[in-house]
Amino acid sequence: MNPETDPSAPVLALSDLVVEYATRHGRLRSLDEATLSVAPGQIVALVGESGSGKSTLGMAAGRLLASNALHVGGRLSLAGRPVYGSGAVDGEPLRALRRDVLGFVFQNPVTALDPTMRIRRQMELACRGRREDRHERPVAELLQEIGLSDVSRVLRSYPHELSGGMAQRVGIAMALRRRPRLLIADEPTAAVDATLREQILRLLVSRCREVGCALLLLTHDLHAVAQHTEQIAVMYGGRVIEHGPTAEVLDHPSHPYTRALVAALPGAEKPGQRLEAIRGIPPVLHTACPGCAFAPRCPDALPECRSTRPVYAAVGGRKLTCHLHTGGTASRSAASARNGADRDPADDADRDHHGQGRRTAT
Ligand SMILES: Nc1ncnc2c1ncn2[C@@H]1O[C@H](COP(=O)(O)OP(=O)(O)OP(=O)(O)O)[C@@H](O)[C@H]1O
Repeated sequence: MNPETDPSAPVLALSDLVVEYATRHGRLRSLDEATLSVAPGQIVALVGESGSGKSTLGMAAGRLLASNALHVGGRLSLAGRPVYGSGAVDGEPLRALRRDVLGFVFQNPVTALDPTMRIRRQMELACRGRREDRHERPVAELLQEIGLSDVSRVLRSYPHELSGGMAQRVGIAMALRRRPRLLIADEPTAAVDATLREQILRLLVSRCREVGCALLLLTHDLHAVAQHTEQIAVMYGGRVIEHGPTAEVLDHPSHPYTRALVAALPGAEKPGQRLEAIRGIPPVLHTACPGCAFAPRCPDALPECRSTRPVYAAVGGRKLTCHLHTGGTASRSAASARNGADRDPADDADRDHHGQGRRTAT
């Protein structure tokens, strides 16, 4: 284990992180002051429409973004060590931090594995460089644990000889073999047969719990989130707009975007009621959004929502960026009346810390 990581620090902490991509059509802002914290061992879902910035946030955790990505502002730290922002680690210390703290499970398990190498060799290499290597258990045992029966055949196989479900189980075993402190799983069941999704997800969550690894699950699947995660963070327009305990947030969503997501969920409709689609299209940002990125689609938008950026504030046991909940008295009481959300005293502390409407210099 990297001696300089702090075991009590959040495994992942982002504060006002801004990331842009340089494209032929100019800059595209993918993270627009994203703030999020994942505690050791926590199972957290990161949800949001396509393009909201989930994968960018996940890859930023290891400073593994595409070469056209630019860090414009804000901080990110992994197990207490800065990855973006002042004093950020680089070179070998960064590689050691990734090796010791981070694991990834990707959407397409077969392409995530090396097509030219048998599974046994890939699993053995997955632990190379770890000081604890000699304490590692045999790879066959790890495969049995993840529910693979014909272990010797799997170990002899090349990735293309495995089914999607088998390859994803191997991917999970490989990622957890290093005993990372944070596993980032980006749509881990999207390429797997629908009948296996639940099994794979249950396996992923239970293995993380067994080894004490935090999980950041990037997904569109709110049903899976409801069943398997403790916390949910909702992204919109490159920001985390609501973050709190999963059951509370899904049962009583506060941010109008979270409400719309939950209302659009198949099964959320009452008999005879039409499923609600979220009207409008998600934003594509080229620079900092001047107000709330959801304002053009928000049924409850206030005049200030388009012009003033809502701060990330603690409200009633969760974090929110929404003027309806953290803005003026009138708007707050309207929101409270609708949702029963009371303002948390920590709100004031948080607002003092962030400053009303503060913007990251670009
Ligand atoms: N390398 C890149 N170059 C240019 N733009 C990019 C690049 N990677 C991502 N983007 C853009 O950044 C925005 C956020 O993308 P990102 O993949 O992080 O979103 P996402 O929420 O993970 O989406 P999805 O759910 O579809 O995977 C999108 O507009 C996307 O097109």
